[in-house]
Amino acid sequence: MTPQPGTPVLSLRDVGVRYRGGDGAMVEALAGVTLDLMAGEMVGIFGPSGCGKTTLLMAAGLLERPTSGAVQLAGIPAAAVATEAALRDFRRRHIGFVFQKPNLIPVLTAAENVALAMVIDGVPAAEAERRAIALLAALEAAHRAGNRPASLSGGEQQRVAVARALANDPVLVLADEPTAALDSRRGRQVMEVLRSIARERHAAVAVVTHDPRSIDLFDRILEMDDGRIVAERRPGAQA
Ligand SMILES: Nc1ncnc2c1ncn2[C@@H]1O[C@H](COP(=O)(O)OP(=O)(O)OP(=O)(O)O)[C@@H](O)[C@H]1O
Repeated sequence: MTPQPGTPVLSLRDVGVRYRGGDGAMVEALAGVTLDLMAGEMVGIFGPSGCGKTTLLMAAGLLERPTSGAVQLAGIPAAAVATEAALRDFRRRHIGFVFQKPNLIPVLTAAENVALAMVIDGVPAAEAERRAIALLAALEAAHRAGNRPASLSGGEQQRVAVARALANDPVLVLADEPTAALDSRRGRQVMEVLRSIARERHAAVAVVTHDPRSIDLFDRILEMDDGRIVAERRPGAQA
């Protein structure tokens, strides 16, 4: 599925997420968020700790069913994907996640970690490995393709995790603090790869970050507070 530039890949309508806190009281982690992420754009999500950034990504990534409101991905309402198994399949095909921790499979090499989702999707093993190594090369990690995660640095593991997130050519990429473990050069490199996915494949990319160093790469910046999007600005990134 190749989205048309400028059309919404992800739409949230008045999405709320409430959790029961440790003391039994309800926490309103997301309070009626309405948002469209367009094909080809990279959006940065900023805001203080606990304001709901991760919860927003979880709802957008169909990992958390909202308490209220509606989520639509690639024109399909998430509520229409009935079973957990169907939802898992839908996520695997359409969404790439980068979490704060790489969460690689320890017994697989870097290339195998990246290739796995492609193989599950029916890509022949040799082709999956070729694409995995090309993705790792774009992140300057191809020389580590044959190594297992335990022998990689934290930053190398994170770059493998980014390559894995991009393996299935997702229409939506959701990244939660992807550069937290990286020095500024590598952090910028990861952000540039994410942006090129938006530009070249017309994916929508949303990045939660506290890192102001790559602000110029975002098309839009959303500021969150108290479970809401409270401000939006365009830092003037050039295509
Ligand atoms: N599973 C959960 N159960 C109960 N409360 C939760 C749960 N997940 C998040 N919360 C609460 O929801 C609110 C939003 O949390 P969230 O993790 O989305 O914030 P955040 O902006 O990503 O924070 P940080 O920048 O510290 O990662 C917080 O008050 C948090 O304690």
